[in-house]
Amino acid sequence: MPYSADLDIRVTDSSLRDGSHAKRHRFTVEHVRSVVAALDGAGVPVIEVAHGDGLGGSSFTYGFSRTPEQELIKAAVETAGRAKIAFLMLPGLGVLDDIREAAGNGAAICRIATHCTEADISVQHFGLARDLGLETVGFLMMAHSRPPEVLAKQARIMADAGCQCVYVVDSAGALIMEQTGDRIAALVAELGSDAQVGFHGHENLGLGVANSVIAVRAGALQIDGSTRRFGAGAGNTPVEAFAAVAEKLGIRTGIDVLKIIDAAEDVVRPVMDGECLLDRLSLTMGYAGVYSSFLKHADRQAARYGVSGAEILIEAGRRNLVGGQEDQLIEIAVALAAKK
Ligand SMILES: C[C@H](O)CC(=O)C(=O)O
Ligand SMILES: [Mn+2]
Repeated sequence: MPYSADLDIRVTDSSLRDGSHAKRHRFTVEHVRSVVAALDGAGVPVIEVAHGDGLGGSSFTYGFSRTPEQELIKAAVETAGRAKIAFLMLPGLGVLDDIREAAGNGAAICRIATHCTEADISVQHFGLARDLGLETVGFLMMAHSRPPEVLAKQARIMADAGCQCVYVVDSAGALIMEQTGDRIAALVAELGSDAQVGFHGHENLGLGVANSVIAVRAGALQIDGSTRRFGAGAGNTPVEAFAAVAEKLGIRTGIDVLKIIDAAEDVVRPVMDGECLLDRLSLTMGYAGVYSSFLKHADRQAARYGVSGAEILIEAGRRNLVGGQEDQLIEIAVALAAKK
């Protein structure tokens, strides 16, 4: 079933949220204005803006924001013409008042993320978001770590709480195509017409576009990406490449391919500190199944304790660490240093 009369699927650009990890949360209002104007002009229908770890993420553990995220959301809403502005929140990091404030600042879509076995902590947040008239999206993070049937049950909890689209979130960029397709298909079968299904990919094994195409073929109606791959780890599915591939496959995204290619090069790249690379550490994350936003944290601890960042990440994968356990990267680094 197509997304709407004129779109087959809806793309959300996460550069101004997932890219916050790569930028160490140093976005300014000017960055947001320039990126939103360019993406909006290229026809991107949804643009996500927040700290990389969502509302309330600015903290010692996750990294402090240069600019309060509500100011960034306000600037995005003021700048956008057609695009809707979305925000992310992780229950416990962000609180209900953060959702109220973002809604008051004009954001239209509330995206609530939990670890993929913890959907029950999102129930009151979906309820509030719907009461405020926000569109709702749920994120089941680290979705490679659980089989399709487990994810489907968790998706049901979110949908029953008022979530209108549940995403399979490949936080580690570890899913291989069939694994993506099976997970999306399981959610589509479980949710039927109760909620849509979406896919959020990372490029740590270089499969963001391929996984997204498979997701669409399995029934996903919403796809995330980041222009110029501006996201955690090796970055997200590049929106410009996905839009081009989708057009060639006859999948209507509403995005002007030539305009988004220009936006990637001329507007988004200058905002980035560097390219999001498929290098030793990000590939290790995809291979070992590690949360992409651990990249900068692992890199920092490796330098601080003079140990191998890749070894930190391999151990993080062995321990099945989830978001919020960033402090264990320090413990791993200390242990590796002691062994040396
Ligand atoms: C809070 C995370 O960065 C959400 C996300 O983008 C992912 O899990 O991937
Ligand atoms: Mn992500």
